[in-house]
Formats: sequence, structure tokens, C-alpha cells
Amino acid sequence: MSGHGTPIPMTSRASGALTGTANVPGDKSVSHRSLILGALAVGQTHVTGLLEGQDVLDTAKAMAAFGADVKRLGDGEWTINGVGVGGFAEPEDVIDCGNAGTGVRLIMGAMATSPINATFTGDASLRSRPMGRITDPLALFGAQAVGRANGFLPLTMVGAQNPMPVRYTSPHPSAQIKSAVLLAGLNVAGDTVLIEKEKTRDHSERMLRGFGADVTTVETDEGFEITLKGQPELKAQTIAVPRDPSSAAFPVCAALIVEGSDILVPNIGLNPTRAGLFTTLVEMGADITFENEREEGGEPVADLRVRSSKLTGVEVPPERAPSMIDEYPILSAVAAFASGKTVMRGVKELRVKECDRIDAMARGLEANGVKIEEGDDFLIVHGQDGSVRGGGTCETHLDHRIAMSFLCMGLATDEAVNVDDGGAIMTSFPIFQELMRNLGADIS
Ligand SMILES: O=C(O)C1=C[C@@H](OP(=O)(O)O)[C@@H](O)[C@H](O)C1
Ligand SMILES: C=C(OP(=O)(O)O)C(=O)O
Repeated sequence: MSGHGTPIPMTSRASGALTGTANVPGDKSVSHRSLILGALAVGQTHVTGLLEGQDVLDTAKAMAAFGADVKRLGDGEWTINGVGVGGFAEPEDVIDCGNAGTGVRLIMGAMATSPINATFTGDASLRSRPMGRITDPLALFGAQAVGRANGFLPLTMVGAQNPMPVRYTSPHPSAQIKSAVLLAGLNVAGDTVLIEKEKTRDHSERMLRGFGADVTTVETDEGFEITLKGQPELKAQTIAVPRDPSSAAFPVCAALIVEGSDILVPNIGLNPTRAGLFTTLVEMGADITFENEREEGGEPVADLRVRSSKLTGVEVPPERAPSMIDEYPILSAVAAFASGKTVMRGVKELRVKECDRIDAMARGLEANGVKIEEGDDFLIVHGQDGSVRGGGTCETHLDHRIAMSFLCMGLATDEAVNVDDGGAIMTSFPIFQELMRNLGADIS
């Protein structure tokens, strides 16, 4: 688990052209959901391409603790023999979700409508992230969260004895809130309805349908209204996890800023609720081509060919934020090399991720000679037109995306860029350093 070991300082230096193929790991969101839905299904779910990052491994362990039979057959290949909706057993020990907000929040939802109790914890980062956004809607089903006065982990979820279906309007644009409510609704007779004002990633809806649940989405004046019919029998599935666009973002952005680069990033999931970064990069003048566009397992997929490019700052439309929420750190790093300002507004959700990502990016960029402006829900990066000083040490606060963003930035700065701790990279992209070095990146 990240955050419990000794810090791992890392450094990146100006590198020659990046070339070759970047085979990034499986999608983290789809991997968590494959394990959780597999555990709630009847029969054996077979998964290939599962991300074996620590976040997902912690979810696999948790599903075993709730009674599913979870087995690793080989690299990324897993089976889950599920217990069926309503079949979760009470775990004998604390569920430690490590660094994973998605893991803990979705699992809390999945168990909240069963008459069992479970105690959840995580690392220092996860123990400082808000859980009220999940425990509040789960309380409407009849589940109770008991724990610290500030609502942070550790906490015990006391599952509802007689759960009631819920109609809930999410106060934040969050797929984790939506997913927790829908997963809780599985074990409740009647319709559970979740309304979101802005569309967030829809992997839960797609995968629930794939497992046989009745889930409908309609657009109304209030936003997107998602209805799940309770107590379905979920049927085990065969799942090929697409590769993670949020991980692809790092080699893609590195290739854009390192002169002469030309790389291929195959098989990337391009679900429109996830692909906002690529739209933004193309608007900035990025030379990205989407080759072999196709559908795999119900998700759009393409191979990305990326060549280094001269970029111009843009104003990112705030309504695009949910579709690229995890990509603002790497976009901020790339924006430092553009000409002109890149304006990112409507991004206050960044303040409650593995760390306060607006603050972490702002401080790290300043330490490397980049001018920024920041506010409660915005960050503006003043592009240095291709020449960024570097030379700074960036604090990563147990946040994988902050670490990888600054390490990519350092591949094109005048002086080396240091991060104080790259340990958290293991949570989502365990082969990051090896993959980047194979492309020619100087990261040590
Ligand atoms: O549902 C998911 O798989 C995720 C949802 C997002 O979080 P929020 O729901 O908090 O926006 C995202 O940041 C996270 O990396 C994965
Ligand atoms: C925010 C992230 O993950 P989580 O919320 O699952 O910790 C992320 O991976 O960028």
C-alpha cells in the first residue's frame, strides 16, 4: 500500500525524442467495477487486462473479504466467483482501501444495503478525503456511518436492515457518488434514481447493463436522470478492460513537449465521458491522430499516434471538466510549454482528490519558474513558449498524478525536475517508469 513506505524521490531530465509504442495498463475505473460487479454477480466473471495497480489490488482484496472468490490467473487475468446481489458476508477485518477514493466509495455503496457492518480505512491521503458525500446518500437508504466527528475515515458502515429505494440529486459532479448510489440500489426492491446535473463517467451504467441490470438514463430539465431497477440477478461476464486514457495522458503529453517525438499509444478507451483531455490538446494544436477507431466491449477505442507539437494556450470550457477531471495536473504541466495562457475554470473538485491538486500544481509550477494564477475553483498557467526553466523540487502529497505530471514536465525543461516521492505511482501506473524509459525518457 502506498503512503506507508519510505519516500521514493525521483528525477527527470531533458530527453531526446521519444519514440516507439506505449502499451499503458488497463483502465482503473473499469478495473474496480469489474471486481465489484463480478463479486455481486452469479457465476464466474473472467477479466483480462485488469490494472494491477495497488488501488485495484486493494479492491480485489476487499471483494474477497466480503465473500467472493477472487483469483489471479496470470498478468491482468483474473476470475471472480460472485456471491450474488445481497450475498455479501460481513468482513472479519478492517477493509483497507489504501489510496483509492474510487475503491472505498464504491464498496461502501455496494455493501450499504446489506444487513452487515464493515469498517473502512485507507492511507493518510484517503483519510483526509470527504466521505460525507457518500455516507449522506447512503443514509437515505437506511445505512448508518459511525466514526470520526469530521466524517473522515476510518468509519464503520452499518448496513441497512430494511433498505428503502432512494431518489437523490448529486450535489457534486462525481461518478463515485453516482456509482455508490446505483450499487446500493442493487439490493433494494423498487427503483433507485440518481440525478446528476453534469454528465460524469458512465462506466457503472454501461457495466451494470452488461451484467444484466435494468438501467436507463434520460435527460431532463434537472440533468441526467439514471434509474436502476432493484434486485436484478447480475450474470457473470467476460470483460476485456480497455487501456486507461488517464494513464495514456502521460506518454501522450510527454511526446507533445519533447522535440522530435513520434509515438504510438494503442488501444486507448475513448469513452466520451473520459476523453476531454484529447479534445483540449487538439484545440491547443497537438498533432494527435486517432487510428483504427473501433468498439470493444461496448467502449469506443482507438490507437493514438502523437508527434511533438507547438502548442497554444486555450480556455478549457468548465463543462468539459468531468470528462478530464484527472487530467488537469498533466494539462497544467503541458500548458507551461505553450504560448499564451491556459485557463482552467470550474475545477474545484480537484481540491478533494488524493491531494489538493490545484495547490500542488500551482506550487510545483512556481518552483520550476512558471507563472500561475489560482483561485478557489480555477488555475491559470502562463505558457513559457517552449522554454521552461525547471530545477525545482515538487511535493507530491501521496498523489500519483502530481508525481507523473512533474516527471513528464522535466523531460523538456532546461534543468532537471525532482519529485519528493514517486511511491504513489504504483497505485495506478506501476509500469510508468519502465514504459517511459523505453520511449527514451530520462527518469530515475
Ligand atoms: O468513478 C471513478 O472511477 C472515478 C471518478 C472520479 O472521481 P469523482 O467521482 O470524485 O469525480 C475520478 O477522479 C476517479 O479517478 C475515478
Ligand atoms: C482521483 C483519482 O482516484 P481516486 O479518487 O480513486 O483515488 C485519480 O486516480 O486521479
